[in-house]
Amino acid sequence: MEELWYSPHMAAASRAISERIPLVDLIVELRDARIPLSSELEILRNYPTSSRHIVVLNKMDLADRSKSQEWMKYLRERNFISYGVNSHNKENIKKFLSFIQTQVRGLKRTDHSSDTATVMLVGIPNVGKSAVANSLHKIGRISAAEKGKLKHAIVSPEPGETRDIRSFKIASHPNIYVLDTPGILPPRIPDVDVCSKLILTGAINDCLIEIKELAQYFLAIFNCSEQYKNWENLSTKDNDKLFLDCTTECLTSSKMHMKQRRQSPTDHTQDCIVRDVRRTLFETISAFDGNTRDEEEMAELISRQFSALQEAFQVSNECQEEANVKVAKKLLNLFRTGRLGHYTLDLLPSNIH
Ligand SMILES: Nc1nc2c(ncn2[C@@H]2O[C@H](COP(=O)(O)OP(=O)(O)OP(=O)(O)O)[C@@H](O)[C@H]2O)c(=O)[nH]1
Repeated sequence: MEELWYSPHMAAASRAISERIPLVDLIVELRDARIPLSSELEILRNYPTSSRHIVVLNKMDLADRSKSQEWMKYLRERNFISYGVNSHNKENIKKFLSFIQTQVRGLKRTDHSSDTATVMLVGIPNVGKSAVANSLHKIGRISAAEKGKLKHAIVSPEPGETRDIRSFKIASHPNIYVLDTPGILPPRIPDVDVCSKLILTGAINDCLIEIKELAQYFLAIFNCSEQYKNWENLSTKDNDKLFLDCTTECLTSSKMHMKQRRQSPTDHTQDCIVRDVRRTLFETISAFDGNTRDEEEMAELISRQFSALQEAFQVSNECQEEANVKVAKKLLNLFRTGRLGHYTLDLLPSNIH
């Protein structure tokens, strides 16, 4: 694919970030833990490894835990300082903040230039730079017991939300400021597979391709993974029992919900739908006796899954094309929020044949 995402704004941001790279104390390159290689920042690819450059895998909660460990090991073996984080987890961020402080103190021991350090967060769109900046700022201010208004970077599931470089204070003694920057991508991504992964994980806006194709791409990955085996307990031949179980669970949950006023009224219906979707995926794969390595047979399985998922998502039957789009959107939403399991989509280079 070419240039569809590369706006003049992204070009300007790329230049501004490149100009600042030599000026900041620490460069924290955020990557998506689900795609540790495909989310590499191109402008840093040929940058010599140094103690000023840290590769951070964010969204660890969405990735396969053991594969993330392998990726971190792989990066360390290539002399990168690497770190894994889930920016929504306070404890994770606390540890990450003290890790940054240690790195900064290490740098300041050799370079006595000033008592203030600047850490620049860089990365492709939607990897969580603003979420990390906000969390570090919040935790840093609390532990320093500093007064004053908290600043807030806009966090959004849509890529390209951050438009300017902004600074957030995250620590005192020494003072550390973190720079949140706009997400950047190269103008061309020749590898179609990399491009598909970037769209699937949300770095590139999915309106640039057919949403149904993207969901099919996800299903192909899912069908080759072992994830469905975790949902065996959801399957039962006695569908009435399952229906009753689910309905009872929904009713019980609804009663509990009455007591929990802060919870969204749709949460429990959502839980039942997620459960139905998992069961449907388990049953469609289990009932499939074809070969998932054969393209046509895989396409046949995916087509069956689309029909079965329409029911699981409770999508009405009016227009088939519209129904497919709705199913695709709902399925991708579940994948992106981690409710269909944990995936690391990039293979370690040693596993690529
Ligand atoms: N599950 C999970 N979601 C995360 C994590 N960090 C960020 N997100 C979500 O990812 C989406 C993108 O986060 P942002 O902080 O806006 O990403 P960004 O890199 O600043 O995005 P751009 O402005 O496009 O450069 C939001 O929906 C966040 O809530 C994480 O560690 N785990």
